[in-house]
Amino acid sequence: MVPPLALDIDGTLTTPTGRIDPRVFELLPAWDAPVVFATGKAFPYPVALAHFLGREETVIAENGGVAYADGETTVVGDPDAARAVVEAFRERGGEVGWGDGDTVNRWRETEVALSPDADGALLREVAATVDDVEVVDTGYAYHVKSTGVSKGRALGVVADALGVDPAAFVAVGDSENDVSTFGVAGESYAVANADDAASEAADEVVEEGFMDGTVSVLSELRERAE
Ligand SMILES: O=C(O)COP(=O)(O)O
Ligand SMILES: [Mg+2]
Repeated sequence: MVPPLALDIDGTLTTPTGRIDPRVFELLPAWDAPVVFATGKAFPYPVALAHFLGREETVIAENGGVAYADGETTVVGDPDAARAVVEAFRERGGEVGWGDGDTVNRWRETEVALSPDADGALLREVAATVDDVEVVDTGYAYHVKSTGVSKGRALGVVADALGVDPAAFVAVGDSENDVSTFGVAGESYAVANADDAASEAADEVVEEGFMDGTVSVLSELRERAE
């Protein structure tokens, strides 16, 4: 039997240019165990991915702020504190950086995400003045979020809802927002493009980057199950 998976999206299921790698559509629909998409992106993104893969919608969004499994949505974190930080950052001349419309934050319920081009030093300075708020840099965005919120904690909630031991999961990821997932899953892999935090936290850093790395992990897990 193949193990359940906790998969990060950006940097893990994507190409270096940020597209979903087409091999996701070959490998994941047939994966014969739960697959949890665990992302920093807002709730609709992983739901849409699961939906169009024909898989059950078992997802973790907003770095753990939102979790969904078995028809149940769990929302944790204090969006007001994050929004206050971003407001103060703006007052000091900072820019969120997504341009008009800002679909990145439109459906975000528990945190605020800023463009990787935003002034990270100023953002951290402002966030340091507010209790229980932290800035997480995934390489794809700066996330201003409650400190207690994490993908790992949400994986515990989702695993419970699925009736699966969290330690049965194999996790694959690429950045500091995956460190907590690696701590909860029984086995963890960082792809070659991972940042230092993810690489250090993972049981293993795979040789290949992005979806090439994830494909090699999935192939090994399948071979092991045969
Ligand atoms: O939204 C981000 O910043 C990164 O998303 P990810 O957690 O799927 O890599
Ligand atoms: Mg990622």
